[in-house]
Amino acid sequence: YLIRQYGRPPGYPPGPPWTPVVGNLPELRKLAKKFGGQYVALWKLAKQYNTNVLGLKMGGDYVVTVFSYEVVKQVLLSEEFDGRPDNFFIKLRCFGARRGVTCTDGPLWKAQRSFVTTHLKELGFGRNTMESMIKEEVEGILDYIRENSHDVQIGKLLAPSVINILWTFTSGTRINRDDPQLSKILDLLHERTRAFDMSGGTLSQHPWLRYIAPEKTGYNLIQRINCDLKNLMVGTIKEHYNTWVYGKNEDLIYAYINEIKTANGNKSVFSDDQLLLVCLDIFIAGAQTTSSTLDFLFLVMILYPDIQKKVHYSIDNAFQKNESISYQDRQRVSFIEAVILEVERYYAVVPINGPRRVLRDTELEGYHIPKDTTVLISLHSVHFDKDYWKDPEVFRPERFLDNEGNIHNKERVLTFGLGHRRCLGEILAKHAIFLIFVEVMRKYTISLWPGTKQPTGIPVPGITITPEIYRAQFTPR
Ligand code: HEM
Repeated sequence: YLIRQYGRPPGYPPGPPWTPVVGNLPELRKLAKKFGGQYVALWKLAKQYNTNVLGLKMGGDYVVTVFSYEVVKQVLLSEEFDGRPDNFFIKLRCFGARRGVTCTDGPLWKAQRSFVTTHLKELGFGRNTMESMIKEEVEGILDYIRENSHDVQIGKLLAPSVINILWTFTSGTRINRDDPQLSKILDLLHERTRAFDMSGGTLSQHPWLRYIAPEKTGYNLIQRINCDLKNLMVGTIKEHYNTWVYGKNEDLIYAYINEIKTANGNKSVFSDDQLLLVCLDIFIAGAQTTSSTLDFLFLVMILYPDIQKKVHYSIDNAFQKNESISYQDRQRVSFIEAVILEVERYYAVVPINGPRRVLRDTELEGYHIPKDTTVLISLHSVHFDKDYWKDPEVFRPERFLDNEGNIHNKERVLTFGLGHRRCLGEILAKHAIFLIFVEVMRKYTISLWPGTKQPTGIPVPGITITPEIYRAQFTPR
């Protein structure tokens, strides 16, 4: 028993020794606190052990983290790393069993993922409604700036619009900015991001702790989030059932009901429980990531006024005053694309990609990785690799522009992952980020609200990183 508790499996990647029962968890938590996030702590440990594949034990689970571009790419592109961990935290998030897209693997995951991807494609390219849906939200953002005397807390400005883009895609309806339900959901999602790390927090390793410390372990928080989001979604799904007729598929819920009805009671991977989790996945995976990226974009406009000037110049040069702008126009403003890429590199909102489960015993860089090991993939370390980027700690959009001013060098920006589990909302997120940023910058100069504290630019850690709260002044141009 002791050998199993203390010993490393033969050929397991290097890393610090661990203690029985808790593994490396206490040490990692201490380091995360000291260095400002688990993703920084893991990279510090990797440097200490001079490795790109770090072997740890968290509670009773083997957890391996990969760091260099080459190993990260190998993991993202290899089918044996396509699994998702099957632990208490994941089950809790999915109301008792693994469901939906983000937390499943195998044939169930393939079917759910392919359904959402197809629906997104139809929305974006078939009926071309994606842009008009986003443009409606852009108008809402511009109205909000006008009405709030230009003193704006960016998080409050953007998050409702992002939620509404996702909600319109899912349910065909919007939630009003002033609806208390919306601010409740936003608060919960925000709290969730900060409360957990990618390995699932303490709960995954020691589920029994929920009986002793339900608040501290985040158990109560997850239950609250689940309950609120479930209430919102179950009500909407019910309304869709009431108005559904065969073939109606103008939003994701109607299209999913079609799949359920087509199965006609036969055993199928499409069910009401799955639908609920697919909707939840879209919210959880899409809301905070997209709004934080936008939030960081506006923050860098405040931190680097010279870059803001170039952004304005680029927009004014490319577009007439009232010209309608579409996502296809991004080629005309390559400096803006470069700024967005640099924000995605510098502030990788998902610093550690969603955790993976190894589907069979395998090898990585000559190390043995046992079946069912959890693999964490550090995107932050790829984005800050000194050998490749030379000056990664400098915020410099020009690194993505060649001598002719065209975009280059973007292969190593892995913000949306790679391979079979690559982000399925990437196109939607990119449309929203580009259109919202360009339309706001076209009309306003942004600066810090006078008298408020200068932001440091240091991200607040969590499952996704977020900017510190700051207040901005929008001056019409
Ligand atoms: C800037 C915004 C976004 C970023 C940075 C981002 C990042 C990521 C990353 C890195 C992954 C890969 C996880 C893995 O490989 O295990 C992922 C997966 C995923 N994303 Fe996004 N995402 C964004 C926006 C969105 C949006 C808007 C949606 C919803 C439409 C979405 C839905 C998903 C889903 C459902 C998955 C799971 C895919 C799977 O497990 O097969 N994401 N995202």
